[in-house]
Amino acid sequence: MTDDDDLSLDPDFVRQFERDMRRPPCQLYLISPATIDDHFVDQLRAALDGGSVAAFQLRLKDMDEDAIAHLAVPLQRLCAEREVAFIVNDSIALAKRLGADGVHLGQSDGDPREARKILGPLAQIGVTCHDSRHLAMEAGEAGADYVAFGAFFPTTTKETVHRPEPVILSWWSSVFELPCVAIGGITAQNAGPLVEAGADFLAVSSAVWTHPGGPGAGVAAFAPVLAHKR
Ligand SMILES: Cc1ncc(COP(=O)(O)OP(=O)(O)O)c(N)n1
Ligand SMILES: Cc1ncsc1CCOP(=O)(O)O
Ligand SMILES: [Mg+2]
Repeated sequence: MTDDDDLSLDPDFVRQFERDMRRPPCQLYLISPATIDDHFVDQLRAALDGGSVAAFQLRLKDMDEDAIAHLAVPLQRLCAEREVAFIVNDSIALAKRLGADGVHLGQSDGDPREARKILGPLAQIGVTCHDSRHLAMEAGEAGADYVAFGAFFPTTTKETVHRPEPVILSWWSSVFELPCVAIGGITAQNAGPLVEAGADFLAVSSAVWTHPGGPGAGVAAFAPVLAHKR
């Protein structure tokens, strides 16, 4: 037998091929600023006009639930019009009250199983897993719809202590079908390795809301990097 007769394929090539076949392209997951006012709906509209966005997370910190519920109304309506999933941060009860499409839970924000019981089978439940394969597998077993790893880069949006490497995304996406989200200091300039490693979603806040050209330009700037080969 000659080398030409060896029909076996490189296992890395096969793994990559299989992943490409079953995973849709990476998409943008917008995170709101930590404080907003009644005019923010115009900012969100501008952002959504800038390009494709899969999900919007209402992440308002240090605000009571009634105030968040008030601010949520026009944002949720806009998301519904644009077919963008409306995700509430931190609170299963608020997600239920608003009839949101889902909830994002940090490690101390509640149990994904409880969220599933309260929000039902169609709710999108996400779980923060920092830089931990173990937490991600636990979240998957608890019925999460996505796992989130981060912070990949320094960020001023949140104090962070964990700094995963992109390889956690390649490991996750080659072993599990459950989508993975990358978060933390992500910009159009630094996102390439995360997309190439297999992130299903880039969760982004300040790179969009503080973009010098406005939020629409902030979203548009991600289009080329989202098209990177994974
Ligand atoms: C998509 C996504 N990933 C991670 C987080 C962080 O959640 P958490 O650790 O609970 O921190 P806070 O956002 O609540 O400050 C997130 N919100 N979204
Ligand atoms: C909520 C959160 N969780 C980990 S990093 C982070 C902040 C994401 O915002 P930015 O994209 O501005 O770094
Ligand atoms: Mg939280």
